[in-house]
Amino acid sequence: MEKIIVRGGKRLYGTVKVEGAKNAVLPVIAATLLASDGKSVIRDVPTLSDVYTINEVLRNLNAEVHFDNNTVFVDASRVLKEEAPFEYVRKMRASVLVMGSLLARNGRARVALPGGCAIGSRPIDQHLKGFEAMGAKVKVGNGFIEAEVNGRLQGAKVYLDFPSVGATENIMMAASLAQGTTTIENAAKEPEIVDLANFLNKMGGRVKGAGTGTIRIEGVDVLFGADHTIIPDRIEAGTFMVAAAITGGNVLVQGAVPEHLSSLIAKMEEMGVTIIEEADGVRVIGPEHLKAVDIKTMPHPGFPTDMQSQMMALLLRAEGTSMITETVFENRFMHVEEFRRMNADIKIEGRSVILTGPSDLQGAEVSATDLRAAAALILTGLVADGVTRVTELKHLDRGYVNFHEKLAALGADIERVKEAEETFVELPKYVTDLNA
Ligand SMILES: CC(=O)N[C@H]1[C@@H](OP(=O)(O)OP(=O)(O)OC[C@H]2O[C@@H](n3ccc(=O)[nH]c3=O)[C@H](O)[C@@H]2O)O[C@H](CO)[C@@H](O)[C@@H]1O
Ligand SMILES: C=C(OP(=O)(O)O)C(=O)O
Repeated sequence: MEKIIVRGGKRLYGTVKVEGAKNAVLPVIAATLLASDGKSVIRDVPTLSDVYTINEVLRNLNAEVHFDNNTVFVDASRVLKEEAPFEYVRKMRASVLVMGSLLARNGRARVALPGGCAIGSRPIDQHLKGFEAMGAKVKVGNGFIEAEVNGRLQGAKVYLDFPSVGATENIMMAASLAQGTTTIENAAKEPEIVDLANFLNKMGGRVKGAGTGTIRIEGVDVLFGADHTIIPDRIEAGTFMVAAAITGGNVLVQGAVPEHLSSLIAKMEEMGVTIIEEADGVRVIGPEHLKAVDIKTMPHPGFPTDMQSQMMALLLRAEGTSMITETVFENRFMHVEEFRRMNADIKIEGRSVILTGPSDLQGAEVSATDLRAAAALILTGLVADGVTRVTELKHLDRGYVNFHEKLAALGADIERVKEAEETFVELPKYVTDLNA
């Protein structure tokens, strides 16, 4: 088993470069299945375990996939199979994103039921409602969802009960090869939705309104492989912004797009963090004293749930009482217990967490409960007294490329080791003092 070992107390300085967005690349790779003609070339692809998983899903469906030098090449022109088995869906829920493309291409798709995960039950009823509105018959049984359509999918009006990112993407993909026009009302507005729409349009699709609550997709008869560069990862960017702020450092997060990060920037500024938009990214300068603020996670452009745990780490250092309310996922507070192990003054009240800071954070052995929690615990380790060991790194590897190396390059005292190789020596407290 591997773990990350952090010794707290170093301010971070320098420049860190953001990778392509995990949550943009997964749907874009799923969309390459729509091209019955030509190859797709997807650039700025991060080397994340999720990317390897989606590539495997595509190969298993009979597409030809190569991943080299941050570029994915997909040839999906052969006849595709129709089943995404549980071994992939279990590893990564986003495997369900192939369903819309398969259904539109093959008239049939069979995908293992994703089930729950560490952050909540995560049903996919809104995806299925969209496919049914387009004329598919959906059946759930033996751990699989099967969708089938007689002939082609038909354009339809779909109102989402919640602006689900995955449902919006799956319906956009299915609708791109449907007969007629589909309108998605109460659609998700995340930047990753816009990136997918741009890719579909490069493939010959006709998608309008992405980034607003109403998306119109005019179906076409055939889609072609296309060349596309993935947008920068706003959540990775946000995580490094917090790393700079929490350590009182000064870091340029290169590639961060301010418009994608407006809610995070607003909240960090409210806390007293200096944020400067530069030509090639966002500079973050942490203050000596952070102010407490309240946060409520919401669909975009609200505060992203994927930054909730990292922001919790930052608020642990703020002076006063803060409240974080999670409205997107029903159970995304598993990391709270781990923060408590680091001496955080924090309690859960229903869908909110109340924190009183600044906590006198202490290094401890903690376990990552999901990918953002992994990052948040490491961020906390950067300012905790003594040594923090973070385990369950498989979560981290789903969403962050070389996380510890990037932090080390900014000056963090951090390493990743195999259990048996730990050589880290604890130093006395005065050596790790932030002001030393
Ligand atoms: C690969 C990817 O892009 N993952 C992101 C995507 O996940 P994902 O696409 O799974 O998130 P959704 O927006 O679909 O889910 C948001 C909420 O809606 C609920 N829901 C969703 C679909 C559905 O059919 N029925 C239903 O009830 C979910 O249980 C959850 O409570 O958006 C989330 C919300 O911004 C992010 O945290 C994830 O990082
Ligand atoms: C929850 C996340 O991802 P996924 O939807 O892939 O589980 C995330 O990126 O924080």
